[in-house]
Amino acid sequence: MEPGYTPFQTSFKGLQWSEDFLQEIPVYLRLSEVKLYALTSQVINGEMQFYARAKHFYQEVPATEEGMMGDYIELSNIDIESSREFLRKFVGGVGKAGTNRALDCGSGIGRISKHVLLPIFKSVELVDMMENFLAEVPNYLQGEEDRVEMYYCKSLQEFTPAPQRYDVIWIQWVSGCLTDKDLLKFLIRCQKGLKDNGVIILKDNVAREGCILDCLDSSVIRDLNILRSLIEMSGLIILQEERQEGFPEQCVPVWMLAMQKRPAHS
Ligand SMILES: C[S@@+](CC[C@H](N)C(=O)[O-])C[C@H]1O[C@@H](n2cnc3c(N)ncnc32)[C@H](O)[C@@H]1O
Repeated sequence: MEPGYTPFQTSFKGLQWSEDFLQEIPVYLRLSEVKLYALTSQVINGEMQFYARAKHFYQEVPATEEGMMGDYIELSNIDIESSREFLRKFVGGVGKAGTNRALDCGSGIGRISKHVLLPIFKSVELVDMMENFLAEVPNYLQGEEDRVEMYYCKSLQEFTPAPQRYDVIWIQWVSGCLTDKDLLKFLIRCQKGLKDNGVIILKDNVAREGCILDCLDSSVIRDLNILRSLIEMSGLIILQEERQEGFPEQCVPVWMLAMQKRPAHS
């Protein structure tokens, strides 16, 4: 671990939002007793450095399934199987998300698009900061590439989904690549990108307590309370949380969270 990078305990005193930023947070959340935890900005030694390091890390990652899964390629099938099952609960049918278009965030070469989204949605769109990963998508999708409507080569902290465009927005193994502030802002923008009954699904590693900085790929692992706080602050409501089963005990727990816009009257 490098100097200045220390895992920290949760606390309610880590509130560091600037006044400008607070303007963007819905009034009802500012007035209510939202618990805030020590922010990842406290372990990140400069946002620019945090993002620059991540880019540097991914430049060395091969544009393959192995590259997307790190050292855990053997977990890809079980990950996909659980994601499919989880997704099925929220799409198709009355009051559920439609099956027209999904957005794959931090898509890499399109592992989620290929195995989880394209079997359900008519089309997908992919967003990733690495051009070489996106360039590999048509080859990786093996005949399904015509159903990709758009590729966005953008960092999520700078990306705004078009309003009311997506039935499902999938965010897997990338939320930890954003600072708290940027993740919160991104969730707010994603919310606006949802169609009626649209759902956001976030799947990621979850710390047992607090927030841990991974210096290798320059990402943070948040605990569930921190994630829930950010989601609540974004104005989204959590429909369901589920822990990924079947991963080895020594792995960091992985959770799936399904979220939706708060109903207008509540
Ligand atoms: C561990 S891989 C996961 C890829 C894919 N979600 C999956 O599960 O197969 C993380 C991906 O997030 C992308 N990424 C990391 N930081 C990002 C950022 N700030 N904005 C957009 N993409 C980012 C990387 O380029 C990489 O493709």
